[in-house]
Amino acid sequence: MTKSLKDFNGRMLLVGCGNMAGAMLGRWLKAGLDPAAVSIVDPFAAPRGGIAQFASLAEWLGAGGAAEWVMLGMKPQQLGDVANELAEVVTGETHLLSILAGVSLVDLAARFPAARAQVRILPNLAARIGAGVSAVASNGDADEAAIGNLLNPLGTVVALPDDSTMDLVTAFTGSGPAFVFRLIESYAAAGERLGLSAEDALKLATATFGGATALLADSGEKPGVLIAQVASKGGTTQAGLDILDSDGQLAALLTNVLRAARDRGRELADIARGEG
Ligand SMILES: NC(=O)C1=CN([C@@H]2O[C@H](COP(=O)(O)OP(=O)(O)OC[C@H]3O[C@@H](n4cnc5c(N)ncnc54)[C@H](O)[C@@H]3O)[C@@H](O)[C@H]2O)C=CC1
Ligand SMILES: O=C(O)[C@@H]1CCC=N1
Repeated sequence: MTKSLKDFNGRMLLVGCGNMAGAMLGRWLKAGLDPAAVSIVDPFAAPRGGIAQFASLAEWLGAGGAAEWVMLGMKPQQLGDVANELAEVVTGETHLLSILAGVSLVDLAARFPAARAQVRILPNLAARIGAGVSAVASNGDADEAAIGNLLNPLGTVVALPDDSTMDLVTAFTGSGPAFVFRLIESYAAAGERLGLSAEDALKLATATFGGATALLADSGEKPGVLIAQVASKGGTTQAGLDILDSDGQLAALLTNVLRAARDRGRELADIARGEG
C-alpha cells in the first residue's frame, strides 16, 4: 500500500488537535496530504500554517465547513461537549475516526449512528516520526484501503477483528512510549547514582535502548536468543539479570502497570458516556 497521501480523496476535520492528533497530522502533511483538505476545530490548538482553524464547530459550520473524514482528537472526557453538535454533521458519507482512549465502537455508534463507518484507531506518539503503532478496528462500511493509506505513513498498522482488546492495546502501545521513556529515565538515573554524569547517563541509556530494540527488530530473533548472546556465563550481565529476574518481580510490576492503564480506559469510557 502506498505511503503517499497525495491522492487522498476527501476533506478531513480534526476535532481536537493536541499532542497526538497533531503528531498524526504532521506526518500526514509530510506524506503529501493537502493542507487545504484539512480543518481543525480546537479552542486552544497552536496555529498551523496553511490549515483552516476554528475555535468551535459552530464557527466551522458558519464558514461552510464540510468533511467526509472526521477525527476525534480531544480527550475522552470532552466527548459529551462535542458529540451532540458534531452528530448533526456526521452523515452517511462520513467516516468517523476516533483516537479516544476507552471509547468503544459501540459508544461511537451510539453517538454517531448516521456515520458511514465508525473507526477506532489507537495510535502512539512515535507516529510523529513515522515509527508509531496504530491499532484499528471499525464498524460499518469502512473504506479499508483509504484507512490503510492514512495509517501507513504513521508506522506499523495492526488491524484488529473488533475492539474487544483495544483497552489493553491502548495501555500496551498507546501508553507504551511513556512507559519506555520512564524506564530509560530510571536507567539513566541509576547510572548517574552509580557515578556517570547526568548528560552521559541519558545519552548512553537512550543509545542502549535504541540500539537494542533496533537489533531485536532487525534480527528477527526472540529476545532470549539475544540475551544469551550478551550474557556470558558467570559474567557481568548475568550478575545484573539475577537481580532483574528475582522472584518474578519485573513481570509482576509490568503486569500491574498494564492492568492499571487498561482499566483506566474503561473508566474513561464511563466518563465519556456521562456515567463516571
Ligand atoms: N498522547 C498520546 O500519546 C495518545 C493519545 N491518545 C488519545 O488522543 C486524545 C488526545 O490526547 P492528547 O493529544 O494527548 O491530548 P492534548 O491535550 O494534547 O490534546 C487535546 C486537544 O483537544 C483540544 N480540545 C479541548 N476541548 C475541546 C473541544 N471541546 N473541542 C475540540 N477540541 C478540544 C485541546 O485544546 C487540545 O489541543 C485522547 O483522547 C487520548 O486518549 C491516544 C493514543 C496516544
Ligand atoms: O494517557 C492517555 O490517556 C492517552 C491514551 C494512550 C496514551 N495517552
